[in-house]
Amino acid sequence: MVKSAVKVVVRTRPTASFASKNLQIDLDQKTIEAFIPKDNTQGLINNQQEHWKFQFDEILHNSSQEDVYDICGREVVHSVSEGYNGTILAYGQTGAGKTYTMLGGQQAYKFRGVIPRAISQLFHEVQSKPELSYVIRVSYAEIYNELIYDLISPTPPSDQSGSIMIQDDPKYGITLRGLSQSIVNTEEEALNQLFEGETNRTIAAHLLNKNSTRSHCVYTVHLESRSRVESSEKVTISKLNLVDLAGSERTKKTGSEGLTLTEANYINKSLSYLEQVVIALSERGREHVPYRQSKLTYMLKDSIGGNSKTLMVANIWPEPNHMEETISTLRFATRMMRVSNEATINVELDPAQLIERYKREIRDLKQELAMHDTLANRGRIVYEPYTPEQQYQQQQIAESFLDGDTDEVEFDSLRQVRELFIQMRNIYRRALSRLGASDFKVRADKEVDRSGSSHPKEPKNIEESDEGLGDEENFGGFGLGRANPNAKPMDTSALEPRTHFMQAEEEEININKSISFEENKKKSSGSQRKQPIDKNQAFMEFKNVDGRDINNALNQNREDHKDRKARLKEVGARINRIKSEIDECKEKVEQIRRNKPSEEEDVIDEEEFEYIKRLKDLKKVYRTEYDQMKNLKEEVNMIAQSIEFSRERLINEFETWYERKFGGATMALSRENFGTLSEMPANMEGIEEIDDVDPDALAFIKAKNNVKTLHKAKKALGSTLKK
Ligand SMILES: Nc1ncnc2c1ncn2[C@@H]1O[C@H](COP(=O)(O)OP(=O)(O)OP(=O)(O)O)[C@@H](O)[C@H]1O
Repeated sequence: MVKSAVKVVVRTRPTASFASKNLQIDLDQKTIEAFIPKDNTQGLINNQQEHWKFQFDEILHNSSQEDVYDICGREVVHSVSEGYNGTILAYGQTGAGKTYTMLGGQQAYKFRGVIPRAISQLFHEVQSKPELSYVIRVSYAEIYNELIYDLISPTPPSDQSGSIMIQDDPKYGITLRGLSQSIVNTEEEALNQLFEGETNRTIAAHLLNKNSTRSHCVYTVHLESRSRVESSEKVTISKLNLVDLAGSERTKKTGSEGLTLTEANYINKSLSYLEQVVIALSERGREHVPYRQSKLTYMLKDSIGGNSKTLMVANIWPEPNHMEETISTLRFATRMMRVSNEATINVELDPAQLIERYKREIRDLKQELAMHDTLANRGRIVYEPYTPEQQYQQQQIAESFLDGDTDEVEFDSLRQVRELFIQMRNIYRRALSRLGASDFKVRADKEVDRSGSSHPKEPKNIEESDEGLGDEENFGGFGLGRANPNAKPMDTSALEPRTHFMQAEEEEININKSISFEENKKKSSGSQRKQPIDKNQAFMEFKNVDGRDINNALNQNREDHKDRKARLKEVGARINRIKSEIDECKEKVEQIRRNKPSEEEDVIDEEEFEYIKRLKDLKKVYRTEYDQMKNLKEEVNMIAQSIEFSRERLINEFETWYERKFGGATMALSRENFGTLSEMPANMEGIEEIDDVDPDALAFIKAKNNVKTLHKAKKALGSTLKK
């Protein structure tokens, strides 16, 4: 934050009849002494002040426009390009040279004033910083008879209601709601706006100035800059207010009457409110500053006593008959020097850019992680839930570790640790079941108790209990044990819907069976195998027990696939609707353009503008929906692949399981359980991509075209300055 007083520079209007008896200017000391002899007609006791001495930051006497700019403009404008707010305002009596100072004389290019020079400097500064990207906007407001008008709006001020509102935004400071801001890309474009506004200013002739400006005018350049090299979500926002105030006047002197008199009253009133604000700010300890008393003071709230680097040019007309006004101006200027401002560089974070940055960071970090994994030979780390394929891998790692084939397991994430533990538990449960059905039964009963179920578990058939199979003899093969008297063939009711624990029990019993079978197979080569059951029936059993995890994953994937496809269809329908609307809008714009007379083909009217705006909005929505559709399509494809993989694995594991359980039985497995993946919704494929059109350019073209039209009327003024 930079704390600084408002800088005040006094400029004298050149005159042949300089009030040398009344004014002494010391350019080195930067002082002005003023003398007004006592008015003897006021009687002998007369306290009238006769002598004043003022000191200023700078005095410009008979100075060229260039010198004026170097002293008054250069530093403030530079600060604006650095991100501070800046204000240059011209104050003084009517005819003292405020407009000449700010806009300049029209005789030649070298007489141009502070505003065109400031525009030129700003664009040069901006161009000298290629590391920054800038957005520059200009606005031009006029306060006339306590109403605010937009001088660069396509609607002329005479047709405006003057209802532009001033807002005091805690973040952005004083802003004007309803005032247009035009993007300008070049110095010439900014000048076009300035000259266009000039043609709209309220000017009237009176005795002291045949071109007296009857309003306060504020031309503002708004700057937004982002770094091209560092984070672009940081936006520096600054503005340069260039203010040409209306002149204070004594109506008798100016011979004002009628409308000019009304104007003069408004002008004098607002200038006196400005004085009150300046007095309040220059007095220590004054808490209330009456900014809101007038449009002018409210509008200048940031500039006077706020967040801005401010310079005031006090214009005086140093002729004997203007001494009263001169002293009044110099007193006001002295008070202004006591006003202290606190300027800060205004940096904001652009939320849209911030999200983009986070997205980029996440993508980069993922890439970084993938690289680290590759370097550490850890394979690719994924962040999505484990696929059946990955679960199977972890199962193999767990088995290898438990078998002692591996002593160390490398982990790449907590997720992997968790999955490995799950696999260990599964293996443990299978191992438990090896201890025999009675041991397992105790454990299963415990589980049932824990679940709160009161139904004790009864073996459903002989195969659910090891007892039913008889004790194996040490050397005996399958079927050589003593048969349980209650033994009976396998009951297929095991395939009916079961509770979770019943399923768990069956799973382990079945595992047990297959393990027993494996062991028997080892013990007795060429031993008998179980009679194969119908393969489809066996597959049903496998899906519910040994292959349950894969099957669950498969089912889950199918659900997801169905869900995404439904969503894809909805998005597709929405996109097609938007596309039709876009086509309609395009057609409307074409139609309007076709019906335009050729001399107006560059001009965009209200209706066309509305359609163009609608088109722009629709394209935005289209783009979002299209992106969503692309993502969904990718998801659908990924899930489809996962389904394929789970399906393959389920079949392969089942084949192994079946082979292990029933030997080389070659009954065909019906594939009717496996659904096929339907194609993408048909209406998705006909959607075409729409070219991006820069929407800002449209509003900009409109503003430029309006300038073109208006410039025809003011060619004379413009041509002099452009030469
Ligand atoms: N420094 C100067 N050099 C040459 N001419 C000047 C200078 N200052 C003012 N003038 C001339 O004096 C006349 C009045 O100046 P100007 O219109 O700038 O006054 P003003 O303060 O803006 O008056 P008002 O408040 O009535 O609009 C103009 O013709 C202008 O060209």
